[in-house]
Amino acid sequence: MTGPKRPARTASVAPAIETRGLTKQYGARRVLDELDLSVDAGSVFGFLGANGAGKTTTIRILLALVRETGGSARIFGHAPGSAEVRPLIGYCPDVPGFASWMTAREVLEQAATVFQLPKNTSRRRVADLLDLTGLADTRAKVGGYSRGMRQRLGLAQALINSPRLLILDEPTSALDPMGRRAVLELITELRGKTTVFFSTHLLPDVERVCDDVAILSSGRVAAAGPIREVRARFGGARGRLIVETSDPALLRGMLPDKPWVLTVEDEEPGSRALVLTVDDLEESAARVAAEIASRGERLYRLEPREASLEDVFVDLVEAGR
Ligand SMILES: Nc1ncnc2c1ncn2[C@@H]1O[C@H](COP(=O)(O)OP(=O)(O)OP(=O)(O)O)[C@@H](O)[C@H]1O
Repeated sequence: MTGPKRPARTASVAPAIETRGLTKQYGARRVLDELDLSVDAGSVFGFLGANGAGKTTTIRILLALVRETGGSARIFGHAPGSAEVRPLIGYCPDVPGFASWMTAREVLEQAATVFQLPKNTSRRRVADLLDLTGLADTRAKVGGYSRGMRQRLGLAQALINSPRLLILDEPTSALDPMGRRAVLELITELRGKTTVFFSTHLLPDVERVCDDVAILSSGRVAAAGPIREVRARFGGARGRLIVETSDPALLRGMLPDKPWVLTVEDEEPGSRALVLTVDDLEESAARVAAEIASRGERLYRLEPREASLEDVFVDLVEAGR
């Protein structure tokens, strides 16, 4: 992973976010069930979970918009909503709302006023953030913005106070591929300086920029840690094999009989390569190669792919249901 290293965790550096036994109940329904979460200062942290898993509820507790029913949450060692914490946080919701008659510049200037930034700092930061989010040349009022433009402005607004902790609720969900790439690059640039904690359903984004993840399932942490560890621990030896031979039809015909092959699909419609899901990547690669050789076929490609974060996510979430 590129970018500056995050600071080593020592006893003197409080985690950016720490929850212990965090519980939220709506009536009889337990939405968060003794959630334990620790987010290292300076890291980029992906907060994952199916619809309704409790991600937004956790974020709302961290922002002191909702009170927990039990347990505790701390931000850099302080209680959410406390005077120590408020200046340290930037937040962007999934659908940021703005006064429709304002321009992007006015929105940012107003945000700078809320944080009582000195005039010079405010002027410089507003200009930098307009540039950074590609809104510098936009004269239009926010009311006429697309969802993607609103999301970029929301991100700029969340950065106005140079926060130590940036909390984002699905930051790339409304963006086109260029906007998405720009936001992911921005998040990468913040690594080491600002802790970025973001919820998302877009697992390729997480694999691209996050150091650590937590997968939430029914209000509990089903897995947490560095991405590679989570993948290795919960993905096991399972994975996919991409196989391309001189006679794909023959290969396709013989594979369903093999108990070590779980599924067979075309890599792409009309492609000569097949994708096999297997339980044991190494063992199955050897078996496929042997089968192909024994039939006198040519093997053009045999490519093992470890279980993706998406495989792990689907398994854990389905197991928790
Ligand atoms: N004010 C509320 N009253 C009752 N139930 C609520 C309230 N807010 C949230 N819930 C319930 O809590 C559960 C968790 O919701 P939450 O919005 O935290 O999930 P989420 O993981 O953010 O989901 P999504 O990915 O769909 O945004 C849901 O079942 C939701 O219906």
